[in-house]
Amino acid sequence: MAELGYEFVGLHAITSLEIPDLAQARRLAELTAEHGLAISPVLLTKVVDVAQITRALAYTRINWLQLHHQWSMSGLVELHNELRRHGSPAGIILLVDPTTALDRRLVDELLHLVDFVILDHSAGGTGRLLSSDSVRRALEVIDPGRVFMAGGLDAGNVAEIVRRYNPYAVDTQSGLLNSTGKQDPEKLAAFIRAVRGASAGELLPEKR
Ligand SMILES: O=C(O)c1ccccc1N[C@@H]1O[C@H](COP(=O)(O)O)[C@@H](O)[C@H]1O
Repeated sequence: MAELGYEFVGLHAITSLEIPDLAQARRLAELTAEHGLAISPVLLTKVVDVAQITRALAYTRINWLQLHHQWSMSGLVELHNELRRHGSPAGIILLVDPTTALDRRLVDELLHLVDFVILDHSAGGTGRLLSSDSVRRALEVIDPGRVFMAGGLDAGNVAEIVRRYNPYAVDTQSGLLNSTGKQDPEKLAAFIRAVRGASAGELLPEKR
């Protein structure tokens, strides 16, 4: 994935951040560091226990966290403070379901506590596109430069999404899998080609 040009790889720890369950994520993070790969592992979880999250980041030495849960502001403040107290350098990518009520003040508060938001369905891994109305409404109050777009992206639709919304990053899972549920090398390569093509303005000249 690093060779193809992927900049992040999500390591799923969706329902558990217990240390024994994280051995593989830790090993993968070690391998990317040992080989000096230009790809950042991201620990992806729905777990909301701040102490467990802090321990999991320290154990795996992963520096990116994807919180695929709708956190309360007080929960985020607690997490932010706890990570600081432990000297954790972890960046946070927080789920925002664009169908929920959003206003600029709430978003500004969020963006003081996290690095990016990921626009996706709350469930995650659905393979379904978000409605364009809900995305447009969300981007009226969220700077696209702080947004990962997700939800049903694949090589066939991602260029249009990049052109239309100009997000910081795009994220996909289902769109890279073959019929047996494994990552398909051709789909991986095609997705990157489509993203790079759209980013360079080769497919469609105007952004937004
Ligand atoms: O894939 C899952 O099972 C999953 C479960 C819970 C939260 C997130 C999950 N996956 C993440 O969802 C986005 C979008 O996925 P898709 O392209 O729509 O399949 C992506 O970050 C997945 O890693």
